Amino acid sequence: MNPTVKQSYELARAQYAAHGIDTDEALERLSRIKLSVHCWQGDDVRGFLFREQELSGGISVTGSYPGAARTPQELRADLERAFSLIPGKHKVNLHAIYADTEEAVDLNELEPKHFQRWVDWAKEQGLGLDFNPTCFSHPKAADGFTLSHPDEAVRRFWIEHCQASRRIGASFGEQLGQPCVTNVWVPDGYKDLPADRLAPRRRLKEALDEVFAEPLDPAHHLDAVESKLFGLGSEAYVVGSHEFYMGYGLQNDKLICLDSGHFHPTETISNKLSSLSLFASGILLHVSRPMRWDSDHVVILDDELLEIARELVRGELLERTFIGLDFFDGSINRVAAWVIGTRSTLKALLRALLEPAEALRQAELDGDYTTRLALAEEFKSYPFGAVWDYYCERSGVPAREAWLDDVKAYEREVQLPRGEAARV
Ligand SMILES: C[C@H](O)[C@H](O)[C@@H](O)C(=O)CO
Ligand SMILES: [Mn+2]
Repeated sequence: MNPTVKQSYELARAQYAAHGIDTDEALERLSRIKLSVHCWQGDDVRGFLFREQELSGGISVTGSYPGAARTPQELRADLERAFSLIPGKHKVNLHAIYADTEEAVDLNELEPKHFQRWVDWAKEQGLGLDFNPTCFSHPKAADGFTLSHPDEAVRRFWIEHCQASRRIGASFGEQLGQPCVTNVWVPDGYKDLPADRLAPRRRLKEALDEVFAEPLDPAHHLDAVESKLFGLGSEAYVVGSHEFYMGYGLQNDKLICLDSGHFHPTETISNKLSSLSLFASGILLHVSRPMRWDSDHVVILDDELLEIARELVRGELLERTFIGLDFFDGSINRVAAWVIGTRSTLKALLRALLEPAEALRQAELDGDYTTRLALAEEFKSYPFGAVWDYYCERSGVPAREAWLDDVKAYEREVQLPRGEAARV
């Protein structure tokens, strides 16, 4: 280890210890947190099953930075490179369209075997896997409706796809010895004011009941449902709204997924965690960065990310919250995007673990808001960076921006020869 990094850490440790904060214990806790890193940042949400399909479902990737992964092998190589620059052992979040198979298979026919190469790779890398049915970018989702579609045949197709997805998720969990979270998100909604808000929601509820009918062992598999307020082309109405899934998730004991980009621009998910924790058995987060809309920018260490981390730490929610990332930026190097977003999320958690939570709580209980504000402000300049650098070096990954040289070399040698990222 670099002696300066070690010395800086020792100094930082003493400063935190003066407030009763044990930096070694904080790092121990941080090392146990697994982030679910989304595969779709690596190729602009294209997947491998239907590469000719336009991205649909009211989400959009902008940018044509060269070097996107074109095959499962390339995507796994890119993920490996990113994980070599991120401290800790994590999970990879797959979407159904990322099946690794030579078979021409439709979404409702997918089976665990179509993902076996992913499982073998995850095992070899010591990673977990999470899963998502892909209810978009498919001809049967062309009119913007899937599980709540008024046509029974179309609805049936999506129900079958989601049922197949749960079985695939369960096989991940079983083979990897850690639960796989399968998250259902459907884009269904109307661009303009609906005549009937109720009927699509009733259809979605009934469809979900069928999707979740098969009992699966929670040791291997957990279900999550993800809500949304609006999307491109569903500005007026989204069937699976927050209230819809709050109700559904609580009534049916599903993890409730909160995506930071899915609410009103000034509404934050950090402020929802404590309430939800009192009623839900578990929470899934899609940590994203909305800029004016659900733009899915790469996550950075901003105020909301810190506030999310604080709520998880102070509310003792880390044990029952699954933290997934959800951003996709095609305008920068995609491996760098993963590294930046994942490291930022870990930094936020570390900062939260290094705050004087007890002292702040006590000041609040005493009505001493002066101390609460003063302490909170002063801790912003405590040397958490020295603790982070030490953690990186101890974990065998570069401290600070040293990782960027590695990504630049990878870009030159591996990604740039792949060429442009234009959709075929
Ligand atoms: C690709 C993901 O499933 C998607 O981003 C979803 O989670 C979402 O957030 C849609 O806005
Ligand atoms: Mn999401």
